[in-house]
Amino acid sequence: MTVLAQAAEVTRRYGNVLALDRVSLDIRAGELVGLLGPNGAGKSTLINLFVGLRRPTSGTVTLFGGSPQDPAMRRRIGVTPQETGLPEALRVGEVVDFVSAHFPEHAGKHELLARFGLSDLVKRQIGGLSGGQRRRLAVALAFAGDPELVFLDEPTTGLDVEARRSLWDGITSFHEQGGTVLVTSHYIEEIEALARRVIVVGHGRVLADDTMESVRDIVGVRRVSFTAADLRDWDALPGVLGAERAAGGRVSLVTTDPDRLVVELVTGGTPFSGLEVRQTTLEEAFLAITSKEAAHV
Ligand SMILES: Nc1ncnc2c1ncn2[C@@H]1O[C@H](COP(=O)(O)OP(=O)(O)OP(=O)(O)O)[C@@H](O)[C@H]1O
Repeated sequence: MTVLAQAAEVTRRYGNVLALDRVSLDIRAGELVGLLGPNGAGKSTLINLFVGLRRPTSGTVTLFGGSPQDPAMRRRIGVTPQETGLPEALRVGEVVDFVSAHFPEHAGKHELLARFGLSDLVKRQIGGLSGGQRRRLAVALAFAGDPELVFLDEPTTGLDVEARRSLWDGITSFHEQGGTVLVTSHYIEEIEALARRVIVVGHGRVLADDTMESVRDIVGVRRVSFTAADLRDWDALPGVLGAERAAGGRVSLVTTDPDRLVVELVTGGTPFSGLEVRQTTLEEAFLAITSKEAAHV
């Protein structure tokens, strides 16, 4: 399949902040890719590199095989950044015309507005839109230039459930007609509703790049913590993916099978106290997995 956008060993620093750390990934024609990660993971930085707003500190980024700084390549993409400032005095229809005028091909204005549930607002001034309506318009504008590839940075922020669904429908219909999308989110539910391929980022690194099903399995892990003076062979316990030992003998094991793990702890006769089982955050789950080799218990 044709690669539309590619990051190869990309590092991006802001002063001494390492926002991206040797990230490599391809976005292929026809994919709807979810980029999932917590605040500060590097999602927006990656989008900014792909759309040519920033350059990598090292490594290479290509767009349609060329440079993301090349206007000829940028005309083939659409973008909704995390925040947009639209002119308050312009009407919705005028903003769509204005943005469309920058591109050789246009999506039909009325079809575009209908796709994002904005048809009734075509004559409304931006200043008179609600926050959710503004956000939907900002997302619709990414599609105004009939793009091949669209980057959406947290498109549903601030939307209620119904508006979110209608936005997902708009994105999905573009994808079903052959369009390619990279969409970021903090929420696995959002990515799950949209994407089959999920890239999980944390601390500037790609922690997983897999199908939604595989990522879901990993997210099902639990953290089992307890205090034990002596625990050997922790990695032979059921489903253990990673482990940490804190001061005071507190042990935390990340496992896919907390029930069996606890049973084995008890039947194995290791003295322990202060047992706690809880859900992990997505980032914790992936960091535990990636740091398994480095774990010392
Ligand atoms: N212009 C900048 N100057 C300095 N540091 C920056 C700048 N832009 C981003 N960073 C830092 O780079 C890291 C990655 O930020 P980025 O915005 O890419 O993350 P993100 O995953 O998009 O986060 P969020 O979900 O909060 O939008 C963070 O530590 C952030 O503070």
